[in-house]
Amino acid sequence: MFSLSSTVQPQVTVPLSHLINAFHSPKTTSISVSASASQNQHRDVVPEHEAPGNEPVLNLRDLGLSELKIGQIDQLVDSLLPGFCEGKSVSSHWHTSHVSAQSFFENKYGYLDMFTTLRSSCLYRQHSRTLKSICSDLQYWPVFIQSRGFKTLKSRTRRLQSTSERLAETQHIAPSFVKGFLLRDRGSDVESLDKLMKTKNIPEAHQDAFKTGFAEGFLKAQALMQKTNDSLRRTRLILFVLLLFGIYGLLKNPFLSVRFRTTTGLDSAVDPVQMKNVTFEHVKGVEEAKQELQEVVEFLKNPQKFTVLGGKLPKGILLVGPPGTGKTLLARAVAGEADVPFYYASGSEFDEMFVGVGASRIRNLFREAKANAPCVIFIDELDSVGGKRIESPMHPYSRQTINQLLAEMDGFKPNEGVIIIGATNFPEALDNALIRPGRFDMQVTVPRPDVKGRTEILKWYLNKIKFDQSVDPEIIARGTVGFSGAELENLVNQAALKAAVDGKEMVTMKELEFSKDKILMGPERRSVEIDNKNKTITAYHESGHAIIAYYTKDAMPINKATIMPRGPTLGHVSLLPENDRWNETRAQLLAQMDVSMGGRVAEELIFGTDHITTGASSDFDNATKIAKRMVTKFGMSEKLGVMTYSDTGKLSPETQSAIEQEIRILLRDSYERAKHILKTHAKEHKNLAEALLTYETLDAKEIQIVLEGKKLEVR
Ligand SMILES: Nc1ncnc2c1ncn2[C@@H]1O[C@H](COP(=O)(O)OP(=O)(O)OP(=O)(O)O)[C@@H](O)[C@H]1O
Ligand SMILES: [Zn+2]
Repeated sequence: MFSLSSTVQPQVTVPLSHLINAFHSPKTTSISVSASASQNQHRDVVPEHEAPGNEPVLNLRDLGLSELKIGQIDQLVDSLLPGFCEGKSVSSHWHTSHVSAQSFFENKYGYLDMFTTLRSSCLYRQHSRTLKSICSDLQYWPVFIQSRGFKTLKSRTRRLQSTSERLAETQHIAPSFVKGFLLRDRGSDVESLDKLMKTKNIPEAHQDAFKTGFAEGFLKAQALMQKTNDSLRRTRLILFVLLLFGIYGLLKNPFLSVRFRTTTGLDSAVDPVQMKNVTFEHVKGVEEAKQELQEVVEFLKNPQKFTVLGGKLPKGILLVGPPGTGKTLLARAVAGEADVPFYYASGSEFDEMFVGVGASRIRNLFREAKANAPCVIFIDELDSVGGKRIESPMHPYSRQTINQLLAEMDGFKPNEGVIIIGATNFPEALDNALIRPGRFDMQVTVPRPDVKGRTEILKWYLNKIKFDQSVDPEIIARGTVGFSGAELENLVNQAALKAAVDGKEMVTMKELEFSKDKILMGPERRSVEIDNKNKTITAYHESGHAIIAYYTKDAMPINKATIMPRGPTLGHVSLLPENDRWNETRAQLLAQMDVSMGGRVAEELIFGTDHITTGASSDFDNATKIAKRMVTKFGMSEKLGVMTYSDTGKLSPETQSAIEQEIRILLRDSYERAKHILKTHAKEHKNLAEALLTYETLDAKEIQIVLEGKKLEVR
């Protein structure tokens, strides 16, 4: 029995015209193909095969047909000519023939199941026909010349050439295996399927059925190929579009665009922003800064007025202050007041990895600005571009950038109408050359707002939301020492959000206090389950602080006491200075220490020495810090005198122990004072603790009511 091993890969060869012809034969009798007819005759039509001899043949692979599998050819022929090959004997010459392990159809179309489909449309029985017998038949059938062939991608190039050209070319330059290939192709032109069938005595009825079957197969294959080509074309189109998008995306990428911009010099890096809407009205609590900048506004409004008298205005103004204090806002307000263009640039924008990029951006920025004078150039984070010119691997080209900035600032006349405003949080970090006269020679400090400034800022932002008339911005301002404008804005915003979450129509003091505490101490931890014992200890601890604060003359007034856990704390008492304190007296410092001691003293007095808790550690930190500074910095210790001791580690052991002793005495005395007050006011202490356990939070007024022995209104 013939078998094809996977290691043998001969080629299926069949005269070209065998196949071509099939398409051109009239399908006159295709309908008449019937199982019974073919069954009766199939034995007769099986020819006895001869060796191929010199008959020209066409490689089926070239036709795109060589990958038809054995089974498929079997099935094909079987379906077209039922019983055609049944019982046919196996010729030995197939073992050395050009039969391929792959069928010619599958080679071309990569489609294995076409013949299964074909077969399913014909209700013929199946039987085990071998490829060998079919191919033998095909190989020796006579064919005639047919100019139109079935096209495969592989043969496309060759089709472009005429047959004669191909022949000549083949004879001269083609390698021998190609030559053989093409010659066989050409040779196949002289055969005809009809002739072959005639010589092999294939019954007429079978011939037509056979031809029709082939024709149908080829047509289906052709359609499939068309489909494949279409989808190939579509895929190519999609890939092309994706490629275009990819290229566009890469060009948009800052990494590449930076290089692009440097090489082309197209980088303008800045867009002027007209800042009419921001004026000095919008900047609160920085009156001095506004006054200083007022003259700059006048200059921008009317540069000529200043040149007449020969006066020179600074080219550069440096706004110095902590983050969020409104430096950017002030610079915008300057441009807005003068109604001139405002160019914003952040120092970090000039800080580039590539040589010359920062410098070229500065050049472009100034070129644009000069063309649009009068105007304001604002460089935020000036320290990141104008820091000291140190060699740093992090900023390899910073030198060039600063030099460019210096050159640009020198490059225009003082009265050209361009004002450069720089902002920094670290003026010390700036390169000295930047702050000499002629560059950023005017410094304006923008400090954190004082209590008046904070009140103004709070009012300004409160006016943008709905708030209850009972809200007193000053109380919030007093409790927000050290808050910047941006933080106060955030406080008001958080209060508004809280009111919205709670379904309130207006923001009240409660929400403002809430958001202040949240910013200062972290969010409330309502979910934390605290047992009664701990709650009681906390209530006595906090009321201990409150009692000391209430009964100590120089302590700050109480604002609030609470046993609501927040952030890392279990409760707290907040004290409010009447005003921002510029200085603190000895008595005030001692009072602060006493208030700190109040918590632990309360624990000791109420629960006993064995039940004191760890909750007082931060109170002691605070008290110790004050005592230490009194001794080493403020000259408030009689024993150590009016001397400062900055690095205590370098001091003699005697001095060190003297300092420690003094600190210890201060703390001990403070503890005793607190103990005395709590013992004296034990009743008030108890009342306040109980009120806290009932109400959780008490404000200043409520604390006063409780301490005066009155009853609190039920809330
Ligand atoms: N004095 C102020 N008056 C009104 N609003 C202020 C004030 N200070 C800050 N803000 C608010 O805070 C926002 C941030 O302030 P701004 O950006 O001007 O601060 P900055 O000092 O430039 O900060 P940074 O140093 O971080 O750049 C402002 O847009 C404004 O809404
Ligand atoms: Zn405490």
